[in-house]
Amino acid sequence: MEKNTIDLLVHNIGLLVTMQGKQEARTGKEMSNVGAIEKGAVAVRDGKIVAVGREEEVRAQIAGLAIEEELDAKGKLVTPGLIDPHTHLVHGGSREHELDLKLKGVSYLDILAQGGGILSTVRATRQATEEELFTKAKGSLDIMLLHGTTTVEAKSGYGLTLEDEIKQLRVAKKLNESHPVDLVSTFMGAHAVPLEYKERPSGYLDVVIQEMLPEVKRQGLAEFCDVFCEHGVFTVEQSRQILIAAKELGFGIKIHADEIEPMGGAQLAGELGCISAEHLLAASDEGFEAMQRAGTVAVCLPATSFNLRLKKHARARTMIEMGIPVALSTDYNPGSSPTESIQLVMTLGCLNLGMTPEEVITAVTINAAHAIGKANTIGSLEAGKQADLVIFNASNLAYLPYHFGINHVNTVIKNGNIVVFDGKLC
Ligand SMILES: N=CN[C@@H](CCC(=O)O)C(=O)O
Ligand SMILES: [Zn+2]
Repeated sequence: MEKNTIDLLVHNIGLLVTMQGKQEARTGKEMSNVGAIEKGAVAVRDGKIVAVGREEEVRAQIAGLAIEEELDAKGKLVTPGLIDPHTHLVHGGSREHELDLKLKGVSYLDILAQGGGILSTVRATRQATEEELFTKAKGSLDIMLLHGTTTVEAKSGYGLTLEDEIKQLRVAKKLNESHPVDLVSTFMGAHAVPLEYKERPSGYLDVVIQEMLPEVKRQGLAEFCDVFCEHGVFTVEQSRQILIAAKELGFGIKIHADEIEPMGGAQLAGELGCISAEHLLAASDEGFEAMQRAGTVAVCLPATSFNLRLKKHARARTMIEMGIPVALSTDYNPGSSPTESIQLVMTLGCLNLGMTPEEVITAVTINAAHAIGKANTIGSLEAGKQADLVIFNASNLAYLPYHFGINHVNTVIKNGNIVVFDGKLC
């Protein structure tokens, strides 16, 4: 029986960015339509939104119902909870020792080819216990939540043995069960070829396809499968084999495509119907056309190109104009993007990718939700969706990317619960 109370009413919202509207991933000019309402309110019951709109309309809709708790937003900006659709959250160690190499001009792929980079994190992750990985990843999730992120996609890919991949995925599962932030897991056994298979990469491909994928599926540890399709890592043909096998097992599929070298990864994403393609700095127009036809979401990672000191950025403007839905993400990982801050990414989305503040908020809410197949429950503030919202110490959207490098979050509500208040975890 439906309760005749409201658990929480967030009122006196100066600017309420709802992202209400089209349910499909937003493209082109639709990325600028953020469904903004002045003087808004949101009513919540049982973790879900029951009414959202202008305060007087919301109060009229819930008239006669007892309100358990009222939260005064004090005229601030409110948005849907931010969604980070591409992270390598669970890993051991850190890689600050690579900074010196980077400053000397050694490239990301050269560091990897010398057994460093991803492979250095593989060593640290293999050595770490499940508890150690949990504690470290929980610390990062706390930072993400403090920065307004309420849902995170998390990839494996630093184990590269069945046992160590499962260890990472189990940590993500436990975090999902115990932490306010929701996690969506992706299996990425094809993140690098481990050193023990250096002379025989095809042997590792067999392990990924024949052993890892079926076992991860059997244990129900991941929704998606991802592959690093890159020069010196996995070829287009190897990526195709892995993603087809994953698709046949019922995984959703994703691809790290055309990050550094133009490989044809974006074309493959379109050909196979990937839900998302990531990075895309070197993707061709043909690749974009294939993605557009397939409705693949482009997940751009501007903190990565910034941190790798790349001269080039993903061509977000071209993609938006071509009708590809664009999402943004931190790519949080210990090598190419050691930051948990989606707000920094929002700034880089504006300054380096040329996106407007409206396009940027679309990219970290509803389009990010589409990139992880969750747009029916999160990504916008609409009746029936999860009550995930953020109150910012700001009065308008542009202020967030403009005043950069600091945290603007005042309050975070996750599933209807206040989990960050006055900038602190509750
Ligand atoms: N490029 C491949 N994978 C990650 C980086 C992983 C790492 O360097 O540890 C990325 O998406 O940037
Ligand atoms: Zn990545």
